[in-house]
Amino acid sequence: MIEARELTKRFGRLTAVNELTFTVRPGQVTGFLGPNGAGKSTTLRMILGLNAPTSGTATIDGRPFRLEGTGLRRVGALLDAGDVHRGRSAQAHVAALARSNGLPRERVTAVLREVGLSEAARRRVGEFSLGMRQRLGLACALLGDPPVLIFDEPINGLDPEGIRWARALFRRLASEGRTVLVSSHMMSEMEHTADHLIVVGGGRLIADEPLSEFAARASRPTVTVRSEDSRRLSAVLTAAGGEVMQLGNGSLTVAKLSTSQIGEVAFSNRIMVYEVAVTSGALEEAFMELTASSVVHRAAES
Ligand SMILES: Nc1ncnc2c1ncn2[C@@H]1O[C@H](COP(=O)(O)OP(=O)(O)OP(=O)(O)O)[C@@H](O)[C@H]1O
Repeated sequence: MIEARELTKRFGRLTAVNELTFTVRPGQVTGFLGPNGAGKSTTLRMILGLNAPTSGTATIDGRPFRLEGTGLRRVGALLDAGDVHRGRSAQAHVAALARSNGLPRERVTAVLREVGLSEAARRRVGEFSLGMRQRLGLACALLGDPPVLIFDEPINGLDPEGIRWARALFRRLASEGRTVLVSSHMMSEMEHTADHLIVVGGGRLIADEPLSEFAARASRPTVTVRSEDSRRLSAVLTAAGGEVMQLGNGSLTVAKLSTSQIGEVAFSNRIMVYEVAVTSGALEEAFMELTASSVVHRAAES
């Protein structure tokens, strides 16, 4: 379990992380979301003991973590995929890490296979694409078979097949009971991967809740209605409590009323309806709105 309590980091006059309190639980993928500069990397670095907090605490399984010694058996992390010796082969890079952490050589072959780099293992990392370097970073994170995994923007640079693969990997790691924290600045990367979301903006906590609840709250479903008389229908739906918008083609979009309520209102007013369709608002938009306006929403501790 990862815990941040009133975690704060200031760089001079800038408060990059502002009294963040959250818990990341095992057995699920937790998405750590926020726009560029929201303070995600700084938070992850404090959790990993790479940056000292200005105030507050960050712990893993109840104690502060240091990424030294046999640390890789406790926590695996992917921070900056570019942070490797470019002249070394992938295999030499992972083998050196295994040696310094007292991990068996077999793990090197196993993790390179796991991330799909077996064939490229002898190539120099300097020749790798960003996607391959991300895979290499993931291999290093998995090396110690740790119960806690922290990935900072791991999807960056992966092609569509790589993204599918990474999502499946995160889900599998969580299903094995591990704690999996994945940061991203895009909701679309998280909506098919995360079970739980921690959203930050301007260093502050904006949301901490299951993805399903965020989706239900954020993406207000609207109904599009095509009828014989959109003007009259608009009036009666508004009177019934709907939020109605006229579309150019004579259709209406209606929020706050269900399809059956709309059907009943139309029927009782003898307005012929030709088409009724539900569209759910895009999560990405809701996320952008939420972080742009920095509406503070703190869900109850679950
Ligand atoms: N070492 C540092 N010195 C000064 N300012 C820093 C330092 N590290 C981060 N910052 C600043 O702190 C803020 C938060 O940065 P951070 O990298 O944590 O955000 P992020 O959410 O990870 O964003 P991104 O998605 O762009 O990586 C930014 O304004 C950044 O410029």
